[in-house]
Amino acid sequence: MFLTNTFGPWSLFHPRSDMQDYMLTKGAVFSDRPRTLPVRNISSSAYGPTWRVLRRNLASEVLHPSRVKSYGSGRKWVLKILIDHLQKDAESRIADGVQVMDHFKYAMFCLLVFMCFGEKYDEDRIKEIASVQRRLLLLIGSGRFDILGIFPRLGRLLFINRWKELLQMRKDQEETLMPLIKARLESANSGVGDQEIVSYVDTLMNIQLPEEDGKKENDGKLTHKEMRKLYDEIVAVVGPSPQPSQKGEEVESVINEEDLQKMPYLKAVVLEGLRRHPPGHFVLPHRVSKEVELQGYVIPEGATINFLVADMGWDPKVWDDPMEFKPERFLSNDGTNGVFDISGSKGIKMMPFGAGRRICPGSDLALLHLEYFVANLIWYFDWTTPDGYHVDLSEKNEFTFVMKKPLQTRITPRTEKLTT
Ligand code: HEM
Repeated sequence: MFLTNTFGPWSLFHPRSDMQDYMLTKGAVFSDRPRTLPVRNISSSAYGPTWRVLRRNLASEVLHPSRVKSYGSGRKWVLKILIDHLQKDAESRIADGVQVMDHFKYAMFCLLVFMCFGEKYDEDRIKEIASVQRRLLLLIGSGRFDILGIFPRLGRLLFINRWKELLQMRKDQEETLMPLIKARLESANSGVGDQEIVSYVDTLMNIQLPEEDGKKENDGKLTHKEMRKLYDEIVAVVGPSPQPSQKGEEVESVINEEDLQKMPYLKAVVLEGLRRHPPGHFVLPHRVSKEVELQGYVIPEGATINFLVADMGWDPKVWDDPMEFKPERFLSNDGTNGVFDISGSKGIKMMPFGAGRRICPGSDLALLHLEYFVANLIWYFDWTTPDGYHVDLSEKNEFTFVMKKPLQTRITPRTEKLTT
């Protein structure tokens, strides 16, 4: 859970009860069998021409499999930072264990920044970007500004302080990001700087936006046994863990993308994590583009539909022991990774990335990063809990769903194999 939730930038922002109220006021329905909804007939109100162009650009340029591969140097850079941070923290907190969430968040953020701007910035710069983005997302997610969207003109007058706060945040964001965008564009024009990859900013240079914006339109724990199995699979593919790096020495050997393809159990663990603890309990709200009848319900045109992503993955009619963490359910009888279709094109048993034409365009990238970091971190470190500490997997909604009580873990370089 702490891993899947670190890797997903999206989720729906309302807890379930708010969402139900919201849907009732909009005249939409909750289906008790949501997986049968005809997702392809449903479009979202936010799907305007600008968004369509940007989404196409994102999917075909930045998130295209060939491009995703080219970010390998960024992944390795981030893995080194992560291992270094974990190692340093672990050395100073041998008894209590390390709170790993912040390290994961920081590492994933470095990677996204690298993909966006094409540069490996220092820690101060990355933290500055993270702080401005996080503040914006948390405040928007809190619903404080919803009223400004519902009554745009009146809302700005009646809630002038909120409006000013929103404008100030936008300004802070621009002041932080614009210099980076300009620097990247200048270095591209002059041919200096790190041009080894094509970043998101690079791909925006040639985009023509349409003039009009889119206004019209086991209680779920990964146990030591499973970690052991995962570790054994990793060792069978890439050999024993590398020697722990000395202070200040760079991590050299890493498990690479090709090795991951030979690790079916790893893939099963990642899928099971996404099923049991999807980072988003809903996809983004979708709007019905024309009236449709579904299992006796008429869903009117314009109704807002929300898909119960988490509940689909926990449906006892579809999954055996749904609340148990059992990666084996994704393996075929011969132990290989069966062809589980996460895109839902052949039938939807779970949809952590959504489904249909608004499916998450970052799903391949997200799966690759999950596999890459899980495999490397299990290979490098032995993970145990500090004495007297119990992992609590209850969740809270914080833009994505995260652990209510952040994971505290004792991590030691693998000088010897895991004990059972
Ligand atoms: C574990 C990681 C991730 C999860 C579980 C996840 C899940 C989702 C979900 C559920 C949606 C809404 C789909 C819908 O409305 O039907 C979505 C949309 C989106 N995701 Fe992801 N995502 C993840 C990672 C990423 C990454 C790494 C990127 C990009 C780098 C990304 C980019 C997007 C974009 C741009 C959309 C909006 C698509 C649209 O509305 O057309 N996601 N994601």
